[in-house]
Amino acid sequence: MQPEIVFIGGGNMARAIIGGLRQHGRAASALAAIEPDAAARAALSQDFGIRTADTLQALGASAAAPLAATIVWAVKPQVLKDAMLAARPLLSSQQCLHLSIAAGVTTASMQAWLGDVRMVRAMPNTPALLGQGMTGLFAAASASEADRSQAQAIAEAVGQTMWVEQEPLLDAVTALSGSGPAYVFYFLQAMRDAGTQLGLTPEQAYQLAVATFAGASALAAQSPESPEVLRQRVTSKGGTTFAATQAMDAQHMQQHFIDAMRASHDRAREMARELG
Ligand SMILES: NC(=O)C1=CN([C@@H]2O[C@H](COP(=O)(O)OP(=O)(O)OC[C@H]3O[C@@H](n4cnc5c(N)ncnc54)[C@H](O)[C@@H]3O)[C@@H](O)[C@H]2O)C=CC1
Ligand SMILES: O=C(O)[C@@H]1CCC=N1
Repeated sequence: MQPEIVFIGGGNMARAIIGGLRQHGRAASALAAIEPDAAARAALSQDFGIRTADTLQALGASAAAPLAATIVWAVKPQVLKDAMLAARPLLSSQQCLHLSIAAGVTTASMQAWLGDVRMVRAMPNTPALLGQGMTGLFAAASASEADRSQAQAIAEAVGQTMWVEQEPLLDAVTALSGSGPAYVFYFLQAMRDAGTQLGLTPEQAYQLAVATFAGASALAAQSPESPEVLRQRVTSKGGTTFAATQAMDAQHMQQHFIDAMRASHDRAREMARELG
């Protein structure tokens, strides 16, 4: 039977999405993955029961027949061009939706490599592993309404979705929610290390930091109020929180944070130029 969705690349993000689709009731026979690494292939088959192969040819791809309704490109941006150029003769254009999760690489570049295919780009993040991801989506002009629905259904299997209508905004999504989990982990590291310097064990400090992030995020998600107001509720005049935020302001931490996110955004643009 022909699979509905073929993943090209079976690494971290592909595993998260495949896991989400399986949990949402998508049959194992509806999914397949191309993955050159034998251990990663075995893990995909064992964990999700899906068909895997090391090449498109081994999965039965040929120019004569469409391979699947949707191809999900889940390889690193640096190998995307070679993978697409190699696949082009085997994938009859216009017959399937191409969904790329690669950072930076534009639909124009990918259409130069694959032909004038129907294309959607997605930018997920690693909380997708728990079904708590946030995925930004952009549809090229070539994509139909049905393609948008299909891309959204795939992304919704691992969390929330947000469409942007201008492709460059996907680089902003990448800088915010795509790379964002790493910023949270960076903060957690700093809170753990600070707590340890203040006399707690690293384990105690880390537990307090993780619980605080989870609780504050849940509060922000539920509350109609702005983060500014939520912050005021924690901050007693002349108290401890004020001492901390004043020290952060003195170091211009918000501006440093904005600069850091701009660096992520600019790197996505640079990758598009380097790899396009
Ligand atoms: N890790 C993250 O937080 C996020 C990653 N992304 C994007 O997702 C994509 C995949 O990232 P990860 O899953 O983290 O990387 P990964 O390295 O875990 O997975 C990539 C997989 O592709 C396989 N591969 C290499 N060449 C191949 C080829 N020619 N054909 C088929 N498979 C091939 C590799 O063996 C590897 O298993 C990247 O383009 C990245 O920009 C997007 C959002 C978040
Ligand atoms: O670091 C990266 O390039 C990828 C894209 C967003 C998260 N990880």
